[in-house]
Amino acid sequence: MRYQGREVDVEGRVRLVMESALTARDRVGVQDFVLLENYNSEATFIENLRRRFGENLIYTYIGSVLVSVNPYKELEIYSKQQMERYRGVSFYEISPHIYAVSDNTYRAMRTERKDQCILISGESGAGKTETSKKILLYYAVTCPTNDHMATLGDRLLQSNPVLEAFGNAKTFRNDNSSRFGKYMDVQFDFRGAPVGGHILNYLLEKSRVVHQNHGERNFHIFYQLLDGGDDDLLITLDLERNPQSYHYLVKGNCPRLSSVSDKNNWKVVMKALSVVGFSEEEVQKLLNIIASVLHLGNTQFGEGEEGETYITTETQITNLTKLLGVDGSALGEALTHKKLTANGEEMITPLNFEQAVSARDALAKAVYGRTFTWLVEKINQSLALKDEIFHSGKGCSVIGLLDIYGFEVLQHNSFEQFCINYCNEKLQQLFIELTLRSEQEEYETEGIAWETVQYFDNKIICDLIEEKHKGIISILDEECLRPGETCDVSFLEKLEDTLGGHPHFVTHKLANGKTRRVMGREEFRLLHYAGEVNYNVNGFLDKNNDLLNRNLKEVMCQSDNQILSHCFRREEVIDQKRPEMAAIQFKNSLTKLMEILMSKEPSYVRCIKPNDAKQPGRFDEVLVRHQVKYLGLMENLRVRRAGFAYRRRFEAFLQRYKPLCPETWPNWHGRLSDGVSTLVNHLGYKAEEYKLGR
Ligand SMILES: Nc1ncnc2c1ncn2[C@@H]1O[C@H](COP(=O)(O)OP(=O)(O)OP(=O)(O)O)[C@@H](O)[C@H]1O
Repeated sequence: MRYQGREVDVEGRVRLVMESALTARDRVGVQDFVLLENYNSEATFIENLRRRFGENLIYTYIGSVLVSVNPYKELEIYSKQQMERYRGVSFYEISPHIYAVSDNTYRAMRTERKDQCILISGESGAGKTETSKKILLYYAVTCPTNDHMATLGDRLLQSNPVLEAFGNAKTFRNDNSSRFGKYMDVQFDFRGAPVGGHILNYLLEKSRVVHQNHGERNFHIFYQLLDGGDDDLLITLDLERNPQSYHYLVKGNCPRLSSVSDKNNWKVVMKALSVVGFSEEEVQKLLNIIASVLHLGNTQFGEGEEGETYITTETQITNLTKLLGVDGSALGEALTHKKLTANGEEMITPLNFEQAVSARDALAKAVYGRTFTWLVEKINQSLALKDEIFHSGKGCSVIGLLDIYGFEVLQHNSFEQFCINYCNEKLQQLFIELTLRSEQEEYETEGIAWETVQYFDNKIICDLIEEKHKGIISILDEECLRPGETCDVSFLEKLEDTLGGHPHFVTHKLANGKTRRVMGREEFRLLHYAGEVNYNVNGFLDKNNDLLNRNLKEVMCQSDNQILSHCFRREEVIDQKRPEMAAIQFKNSLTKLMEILMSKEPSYVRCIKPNDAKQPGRFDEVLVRHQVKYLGLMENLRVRRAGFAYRRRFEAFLQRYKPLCPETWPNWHGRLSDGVSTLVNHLGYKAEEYKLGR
């Protein structure tokens, strides 16, 4: 049924005559944006969000898409009773909730036997991770289980504190910000019980290990270890309790969190590690690595008279030798020298002071980053589907959860924001393809003529970024590999040469007067589907290269710490093949992610952050407007309203609206579709306002 303002009216009348499960409070504003009369007005949209938020109604639909506003306080809407309330209930008959989406997705998986996925997006602090945890908990509580599955449910839930300790940090925007993207599959058996899981991780923000902005922190695990580890443990790791003693922890000048107890979380994480299946020995090895990162940060260099670099903090090398399980003198040498092969001959050249510092930082980042990947692999082993289920032939279905960074526009956008925003372009592309596809399919199965909806296709921007040879990533790779002098500025010039004139790309040099005034000389601007973003090219080449000197790799792959020898493979050194660069790796992992998501039926949760102060009850309209724009919500609503926005099965429609017509009340005994016809005719709808499907 198309929505003309008066359907709102009909809804109102129905609500008067029908006994409804909704309380008066639930009805503040509209609970589905498609019901907005003035659906093209952004102001009306935001006003509806604001009014509902004021009543703690944080959830609102756009059709089947759930919009969620972070309440920044505990609401009593997540109890077991609430879960029961949503179980098996028709999506639209009850107030919007994340449990409705969870339940609907689960039922679709069970009845249609098709894999599902829930895509959660939003900017940092908008509530994505909390949402995904609530979905997992809903399944853990409401799905059938047996003892083995209860263990699996525990592991699934406990993998969260582990990943958060190692992959989350306090940032300016969020005290518990995920610094990596995450896709998690939950596998269900033929009875609908969760039987396995698998996690894919994306682009950990490794630079945080060695540097944090003012007011931010390093990854939680460092502080948890120092605050929560007992005295004996700290002695074994040669650590002092005070975070201020470690260079890698004082950069952000923010050692303590007011909202979180590192000590308590340490206990939670240690328990979670054991639930997930890490042995004591593995935990010890893991902590050795965490401690060694801190010792690396305290490894300092001096400069000799002839410009040679030497290590001034020998005790750190002693500690590192023990904790990393490597040869100390080889490590000392590798931190201050570089090994090159020229004309088949090996040459050792000394590093200058800056080079030694960056070699040390590169090692810290590589050690931490690879250990994080190992951690995810290890969690995956523990969540892996048991063989007997896998081979039972009865087939599993999957619900995937994507909790990934939303569109990011900072004051200074760098390589990381470029990757994040590229990911969002890909997700938008997926959204377009899947929405269009499912619309088309639905119209076909219902035998209703299909009307194409016009909206912006962002493929042109995806191509601009990822096209072979001509795209930004290819140009960046070429610049990293090209012999001769290359630098970030030469990369920018290459971009200008190749992409000048592209409607979605501009630089200071290429811009007209007005744009030029708001662009730096070292920036390029992309006109993303959601808006314009300027990127500063500084650091693009280094971050894309992500190089670790070969002799450091050699030292690490001889480590007797099994985690490290797993992470640094001998083949990497022997083959001497250049590993893939960061951007292309990210591109390939996104391509795989898109394939995974394409094969599933998607549901969407769009999270919004109401204010920057992380406070309850505050609704900052400017901030919300920005997110409504970057999440593409108005576009979403427009598409939804352009087709037949209100779709119900005959039976459900009759059940709900039969009191409005004497012929259908109290019961209709004929064919269901005839009953619906009678009802809509009685209400005076015109033929073009609705269609009857099959
Ligand atoms: N439904 C909710 N109820 C209560 N508090 C919430 C809810 N959702 C989010 N919060 C609060 O907001 C904080 C930030 O949420 P969350 O970590 O989920 O954001 P995010 O979108 O995952 O951010 P990032 O991208 O930085 O990881 C949480 O730590 C919690 O305090």
